Amino acid sequence: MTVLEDIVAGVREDLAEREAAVPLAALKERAARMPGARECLLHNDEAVGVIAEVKRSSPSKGSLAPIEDPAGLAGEYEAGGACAISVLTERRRFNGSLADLDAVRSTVDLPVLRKDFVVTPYQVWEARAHGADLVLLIVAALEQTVLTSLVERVHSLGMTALVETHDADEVARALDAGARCIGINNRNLKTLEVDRTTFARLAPLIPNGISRVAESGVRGPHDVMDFARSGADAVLVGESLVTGGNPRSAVADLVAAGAHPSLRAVRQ
Ligand SMILES: O=C(O)c1ccccc1NCC(=O)[C@H](O)[C@H](O)COP(=O)(O)O
Repeated sequence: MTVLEDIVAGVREDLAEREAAVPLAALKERAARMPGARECLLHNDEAVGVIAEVKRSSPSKGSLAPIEDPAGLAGEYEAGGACAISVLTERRRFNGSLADLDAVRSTVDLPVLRKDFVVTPYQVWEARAHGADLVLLIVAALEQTVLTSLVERVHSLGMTALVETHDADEVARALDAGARCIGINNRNLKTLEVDRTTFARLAPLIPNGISRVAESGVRGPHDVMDFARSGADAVLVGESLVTGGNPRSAVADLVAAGAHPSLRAVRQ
């Protein structure tokens, strides 16, 4: 079993418990009471956006940071100029929860991404019911018909699907599924190795008009500039922000790199 398959098996077990406790009808009622999802246009001619992640632990690194106050951390990210907040809600390997999503949603005014291993429509309704504006869908974890129907479900609820890929075939599948926003994960979810050249190799396969997000392995401003030169509209950053000591200034440094004047010629 690969790491990804193992994570998804655990997610399905946890999901069965939540489905028993909270029927879909109740989730739909909660979603109907939520303010509508914020529009999330990641493309900006002027600058590369920084999606800052609330990430306590990971399969590749184990425990990263205790993050006792996820809302406070998200507030620091917002003050630093992040364009969106990513909240890992998976429990077993990332130590996240829907309560983290609630806390962040009630604090920041930015779009919020539910970052999890979404394999059923129930989880998409959960994301909306807990205030998410974006939902991660990982191509490698989904059959094509399921991927397509989940992308449609996310968009029909007014949210944006961030469809994650790691090779050329997955980019083609994301496009076929109707993705408007495609993530290229530099981390191989089978081996957990990070290869920062992945983004530059795959980004040209994504047509203009569809947002390109470079995921994983951003260590600092130089990586943001490298991904920007390869066509990134946004970068998704977790580990270096939660382990660095000053999340607000770390985000601000990445945002400044993404807005560097030397990148304008590349972006327009
Ligand atoms: O981070 C992991 O080890 C991991 C392992 C298996 C599946 C997903 C994983 N991470 C999710 C992510 O995509 C990252 O949290 C995100 O891209 C930020 O990456 P980083 O800045 O390298 O923490």
